Amino acid sequence: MAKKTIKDIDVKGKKVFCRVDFNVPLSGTTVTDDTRIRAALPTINYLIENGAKVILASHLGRPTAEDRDSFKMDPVAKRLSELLGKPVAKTDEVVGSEVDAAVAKLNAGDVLLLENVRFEKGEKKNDPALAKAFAALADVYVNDAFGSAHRAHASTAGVADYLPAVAGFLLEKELKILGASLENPKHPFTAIIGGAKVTDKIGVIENLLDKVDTLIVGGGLSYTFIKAQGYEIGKSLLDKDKLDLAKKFLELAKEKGVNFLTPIDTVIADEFSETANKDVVDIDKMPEGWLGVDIGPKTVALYADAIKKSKLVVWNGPMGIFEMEPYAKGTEAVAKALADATDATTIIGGGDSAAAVEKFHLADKMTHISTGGGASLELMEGKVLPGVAALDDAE
Ligand SMILES: Nc1ncnc2c1ncn2[C@@H]1O[C@H](COP(=O)(O)OP(=O)(O)OP(=O)(O)O)[C@@H](O)[C@H]1O
Ligand SMILES: O=C(O)[C@H](O)COP(=O)(O)O
Repeated sequence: MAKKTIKDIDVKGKKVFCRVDFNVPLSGTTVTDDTRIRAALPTINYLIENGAKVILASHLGRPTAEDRDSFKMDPVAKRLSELLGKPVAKTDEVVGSEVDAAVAKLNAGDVLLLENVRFEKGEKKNDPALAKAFAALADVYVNDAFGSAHRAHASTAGVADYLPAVAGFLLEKELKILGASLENPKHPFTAIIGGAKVTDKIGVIENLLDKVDTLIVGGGLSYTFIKAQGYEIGKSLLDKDKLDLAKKFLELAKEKGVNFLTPIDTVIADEFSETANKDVVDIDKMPEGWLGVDIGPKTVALYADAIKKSKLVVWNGPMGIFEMEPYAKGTEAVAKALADATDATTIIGGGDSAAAVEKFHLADKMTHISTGGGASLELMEGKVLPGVAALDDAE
């Protein structure tokens, strides 16, 4: 990576504003998956051991003006303190006099976590006033938030304009591993895109058509592609506005000789619930009023066969509503197929796919599990991540 890292600077006695991605799942006030917090520990411990005054900043979820309480960073501060084995101070503000006072109190090796940066309107707008306010807190900026590096926000990009700006160990490691696999991908290269965010991921699919040999879609977003092929999809997730685009991509795939695989059968349920009536049908036989909740067994076999023939597999997004046990089989089968593909490089692109792989105890069978969902997809598309671009170039 042609960017400076924390190894290139002296942090002793310095106030370091370190952006991390602590956007972790919560159940009430408990962190249910601390992978992202643990992934940032090498950088945080390095800063502590080298005598920095550590100011950590992150977003958590997508808070609204009406709902902030469920997005406060307190549960994260508690878990971080347990993992570090030392106190972590936490402010209720993102910037302002309370934060200034807390920073003034820091001694070398102390750690402070700011409140959710998305509580400030300027964060997502990359408002220079907020970026300057962050910069005023510190002497150095460290970005270790790989999972948010595709966002050009005040704490991920803007602040870098006003301070020496370097990468943390996690950001460096993710770029190195993903970069090495994706810049000159091994072939056959298979990408598996699932999950629910049709709008976020449809653009990714277009860009991937130029890179992959096989493109597999599953999960909620696959029903838009199934509908685009002329089949009825009942109450399944559908992004109507994207139907024409989905049709175009299916055509484009043919032109480019990409093997574009969509489900050929599906598990259906009569309502969005774990206890609903369920059935398995071929894709041309979806009854009205039911919704697709998982890929079916024939689809599993088709996808597993494609995975088996691949040398590089990148997976982002579950194949069904895997949080509900009756609809987790397709996601588990795809995770197993990746685990069995021992000749292939297997990369899990963050978010729910990473949680799924953990849940099925297959994490150690994967080549790399990225802490970034959207960020790893954008990297895979060949995009420059704003959070990386903003950092100082290595000499
Ligand atoms: N058939 C389906 N219908 C509705 N929701 C689905 C279906 N299949 C999967 N999902 C849901 O999709 C969600 C995950 O989607 P999402 O696009 O956020 O994936 P992700 O892996 O977390 O990606 P990212 O890290 O980029 O956010 C899960 O909560 C899952 O229940
Ligand atoms: O979970 C993620 O992908 C990152 O933390 C970014 O979150 P966002 O999609 O809300 O910007």
